[in-house]
Formats: sequence, structure tokens, C-alpha cells
Amino acid sequence: MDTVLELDQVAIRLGGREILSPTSLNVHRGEFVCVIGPSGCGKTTLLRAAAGFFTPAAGRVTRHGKPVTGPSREVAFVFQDYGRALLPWRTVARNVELALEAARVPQAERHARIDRVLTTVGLAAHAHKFPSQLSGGMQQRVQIARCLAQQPQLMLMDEPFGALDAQTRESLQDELARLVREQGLTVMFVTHDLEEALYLGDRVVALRANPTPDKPSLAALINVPLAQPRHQLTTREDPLFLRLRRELYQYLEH
Ligand SMILES: Nc1ncnc2c1ncn2[C@@H]1O[C@H](COP(=O)(O)OP(=O)(O)OP(=O)(O)O)[C@@H](O)[C@H]1O
Repeated sequence: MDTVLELDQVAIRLGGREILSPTSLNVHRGEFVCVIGPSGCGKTTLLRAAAGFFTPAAGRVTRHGKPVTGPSREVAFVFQDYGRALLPWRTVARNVELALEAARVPQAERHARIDRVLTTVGLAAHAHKFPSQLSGGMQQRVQIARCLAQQPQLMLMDEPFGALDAQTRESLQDELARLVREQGLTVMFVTHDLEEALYLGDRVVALRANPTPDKPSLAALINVPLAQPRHQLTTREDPLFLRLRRELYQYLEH
């Protein structure tokens, strides 16, 4: 199996406190791994360590077998706060273009690439609008389009749908799942919503807050062998979904 990301006994200390106790985890190509856990348990910290934003106090992070020493253009980050992630004075197309500018893609190739990713997320007709003219869900799709334009090896998503209403959240979940299937994306996705993690993930990592030597950060790592494509009604009613939900709930409680 092609391992994109490997965390080997990674510990993170911040402000003199061990936020993440030694944690090991592999993410394979084309895999969707969700990270859940109570507020403050270190989900974002784990994602940032994977992105190379933090130097681990112990252990090592490797991508395709090479040590991660800092941020890379091969990794795209999607933030919950789309309002701050997008530049309000740039149109949708020009916001997507930021990724191509950073990658020094020649001007002549940019238009076609922008058009392609905006079509992928259903925003081709809105290319010339400004973020303030779009709904929250559409703005989040612009952020996702910008990441796709980057053609990353790994997409790190930090509660990307946390600020959206329930209906928009469900349609974006399905859109993201489709993109991942069609484009073979590799995703690490943080959420505090256990059901969202099970609905989207091939595997779910559960972290616990306040780790101790006998209760480390990694509370559980479970496989989610639910059939693809998933469906908002039938998947969530599937007895396996309900059993895994109960299992994860118990891990997080204790
Ligand atoms: N730069 C930093 N310096 C010191 N402490 C930090 C820093 N960044 C995060 N922390 C602390 O690390 C802990 C974990 O934070 P993190 O944001 O990773 O948690 P989380 O699980 O993503 O939380 P939430 O679900 O609330 O977003 C928190 O107690 C936080 O206060």
C-alpha cells in the first residue's frame, strides 16, 4: 500500500504541556481518515504536525518516506473559517488563482485550470463574483476548489463544515465524498461530529483529552467498512453505522 503520510510516535508539546502524547498513524493514498475527539484534545495540533507547522518533541513525521521539516505545496489545508481563508477583494476565479500563483503555473495555463476546478465544485457560473456575494457553502466550495487547483498529494481539512447549516453541510459532505472517489484524493479530516466522521471516513481516529502514559492521546483507530457511495439516509440507518457510532461514543466518553 502506498503510504502518503506516516506519523511515528509523534509527541507535541506546546506552552510546556504535552498536547499530543506519542501517536503513530499511517495515511495511505486515496484514503479518507477522520480525526475526532473532545474540544482541546489536539485534533488541530495533529493536523498541523502532519502539515509540518510544528516540530515534534519526539517521534517523526514523514511524507512518502521523506522527513517533513516544514510546510509544503504538496499539502493543501482547508480551514473552517472560509471568510478568513478567502481574499474578499479577489473574485472567485482570482482566489483560486492564488494557488496557481504560489506554484508559479504559467499564465497561459491558469484559465483552463481555474475553469476545470470551478466546474468540479459546481461554481463555474460564479467565477467573477466576490466572496461576499456567495453563501457560506459556496465560499467553502471556493476554498476546496483552490486546494484542488494546487493538485496536492494530501488534503488536510480542519472542521471545514463546522460553520455551515445542517442541510448545506450534508450536501458538501456528499460533494467532497464524490470528489475524493473521482479524483483519488487523500484526506485527513478533523471534525467534532462523530456521525460526520463515520459518514465520510474509511478510518476514524479518536483522540482523548489530557493524555497520560496509560491513557495516550490515541484512544481508538477504527475501520469503517460501510459501502460506497454512502447515502445520507440509508448509511446513517445501517446497523453497522449505528454499532460503530456506539463504539466510538464509548471510546470518547472514557
Ligand atoms: N501555539 C500554542 N501554544 C500553546 N498551547 C496551544 C497552542 N496551540 C494549541 N494549544 C493548546 O493545545 C490544546 C489542543 O488544541 P487543538 O486546537 O489542537 O485542539 P482541538 O482538539 O483541535 O480543539 P477544538 O475541537 O476546540 O478545535 C488546547 O489546550 C490548546 O489551548
